[in-house]
Amino acid sequence: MFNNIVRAYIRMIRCSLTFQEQFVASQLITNRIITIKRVFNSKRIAVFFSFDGEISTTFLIRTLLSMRKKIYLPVLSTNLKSKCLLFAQYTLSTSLIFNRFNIYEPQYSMDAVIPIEDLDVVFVPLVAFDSRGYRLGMGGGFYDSTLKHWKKNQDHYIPIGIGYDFQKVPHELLSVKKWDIFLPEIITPSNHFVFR
Ligand SMILES: Nc1nc2c(c(=O)[nH]1)N(C=O)[C@@H](CNc1ccc(C(=O)N[C@@H](CCC(=O)O)C(=O)O)cc1)CN2
Ligand SMILES: Nc1ncnc2c1ncn2[C@@H]1O[C@H](COP(=O)(O)OP(=O)(O)OP(=O)(O)O)[C@@H](O)[C@H]1O
Repeated sequence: MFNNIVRAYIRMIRCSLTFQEQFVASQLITNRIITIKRVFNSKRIAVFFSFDGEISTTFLIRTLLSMRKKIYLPVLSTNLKSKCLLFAQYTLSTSLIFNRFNIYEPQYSMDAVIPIEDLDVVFVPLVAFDSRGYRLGMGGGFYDSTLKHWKKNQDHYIPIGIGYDFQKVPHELLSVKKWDIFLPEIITPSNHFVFR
C-alpha cells in the first residue's frame, strides 16, 4: 500500500546525499564486503553500476577486480518483454554504454555472458528493505524475475542486497507481493544483516 510512497521518499533522500557522504559510505561498505568469507572465497561476482543515488559501487568493483575476482554486470535483454537480466563480464578495458534507463552496462558479446548458476555472489540493488529481508526495488521487476529460481539451502549463488542504512524501513511499510524475492543477506555501511 505504501510501496510507491516509500520508493519516492527514499529515492529523494538518497539523491540528496553530499559527495562526501557518498564517498565515505562507498569506502565503508567495500571494507565490510571484502572481509566477508563468502565473498573473499568467491571467484565470480555480479555487481551493478550505481545510478539514481544508489550507494556507489565504483570502489567496490575496483577493489574486487584488484582481488582478481571476475566481475559481471547486469544487462537488460534486447527483448523488451523479457525481464530477466543477463550478466556480462566487466574488466577495466570493457566499453560501457547506457541502457534505456541511462544505467551503464557493458557492451558485450555472448561469450562474455555467464549463466546465473555459475555466479558465486549476486549483489542486488534496492530502494528499501525491511527487517525480514524483503526488498523494494525500482519497480521494474527485473531482479524479482531474474532471481526467482533462487532457493535457500541450495549450494549455488547467494543474492546479497546492498544499500545505505537509512534504506531499512519498518516492515509494516512494505507490502510483499507473491513474486517479491527474499534476500538472505543485506549489507550496509554499518551492518551485515543475515535473515536466514
Ligand atoms: N544500478 C542498477 N542497475 C539496475 C537496476 C537497479 O535497480 N539499479 N535494476 C533493477 O531492477 C534494473 C533496471 N531497473 C529499472 C527499473 C526502473 C527504472 C526507472 O527509472 N523507472 C523510472 C521510469 C523509467 C521510464 O520508463 O523511462 C522511474 O520510476 O522514475 C530504472 C531502472 C537493471 N539494472
Ligand atoms: N516472478 C514474477 N512473476 C510475475 N511477475 C513478476 C515477477 N517478478 C516481477 N514481476 C512483475 O514486475 C512488476 C514490478 O515488480 P515490483 O514492483 O515488485 O518490482 P521491484 O522489485 O521493485 O523492481 P526491480 O526488481 O526491478 O528492482 C510487477 O508488477 C510484476 O508484474
